[in-house]
Amino acid sequence: MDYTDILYAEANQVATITINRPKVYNAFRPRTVVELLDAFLKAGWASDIGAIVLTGAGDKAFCTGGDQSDHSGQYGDGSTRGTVGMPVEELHSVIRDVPKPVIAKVRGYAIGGGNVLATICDLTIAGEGAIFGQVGPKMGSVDPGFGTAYLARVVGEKKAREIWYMCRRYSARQAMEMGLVNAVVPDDKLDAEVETWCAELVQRSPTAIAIAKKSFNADSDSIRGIGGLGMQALRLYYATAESQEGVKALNEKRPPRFRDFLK
Ligand SMILES: CC(C)(COP(=O)(O)OP(=O)(O)OC[C@H]1O[C@@H](n2cnc3c(N)ncnc32)[C@H](O)[C@@H]1OP(=O)(O)O)[C@@H](O)C(=O)NCCC(=O)NCCSC(=O)c1cc(O)c2ccccc2c1O
Repeated sequence: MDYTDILYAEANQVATITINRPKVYNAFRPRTVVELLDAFLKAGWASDIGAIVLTGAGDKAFCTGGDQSDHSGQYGDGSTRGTVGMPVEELHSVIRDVPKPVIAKVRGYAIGGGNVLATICDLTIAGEGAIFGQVGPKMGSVDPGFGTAYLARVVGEKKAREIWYMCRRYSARQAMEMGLVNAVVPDDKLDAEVETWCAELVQRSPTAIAIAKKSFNADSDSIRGIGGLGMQALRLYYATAESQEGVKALNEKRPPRFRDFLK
């Protein structure tokens, strides 16, 4: 498959997948998700690859979630599979299912669905300028399944609820304190730090790592079912005036008036 929205590179037994849409802070549209799926499957099943790095192009963002300029009631023009117009739930599953450790290398914003992607990766290494957070209830969205229930496994129930209900932003250091991040380094040392982690990972027994990963996943795999159910609900929510007010307000750069749409 030819890639337009992502970059794919292999070096030293490490595959690096870069979301390459810096003008929209690496937000994903349906095509981006399809390309990411293809790249994860390629890297995940290549026997000479021992670790996968997911990152974003430029220094502003890792990923800011769904592309809100391509979202009115559902994502895209309806031509891509996926409950809400793009196969995000498949992407979440593939990051978990590939038998390789996946590292999120976070520079800048990891917001909305971008924070969800970083959360789902096995490990997260952040530059000290990175900013994490969820924005769904501020802009008419929510990420049922791994974005909520699995986040609670990672940071605890109280913190996960705070993150989702309050829609605040958290520094890389705060994210590390709550267990969302494994290591924080100066931004200009981030690439080298991730390379060091990968160089260690590729020395480990690939089969032992694959079994460990599957074992960690098995304990939280019921969340996949919650996500599937939740995506069906999200599809219905996206069709409401209340949800669409959030997207409209974001694009018009004004505060949303959600309560105008309560029945
Ligand atoms: C990330 C920000 C807080 C940064 O704010 P800042 O003020 O620093 O920068 P700007 O706001 O001026 O942004 C610069 C530039 O980038 C564009 N941009 C940024 N993010 C997006 C985006 N997500 N979509 C489209 N465009 C984006 C922005 O418009 C600017 O362009 P200009 O041309 O005006 O220069 C702030 O940008 C921000 O809050 N961004 C929006 C974040 C957001 O709402 N994300 C979507 C949340 S919903 C979601 O992610 C999601 C997750 C899932 O898991 C899903 C699963 C299944 C289906 C759907 C899902 C889903 O939608």
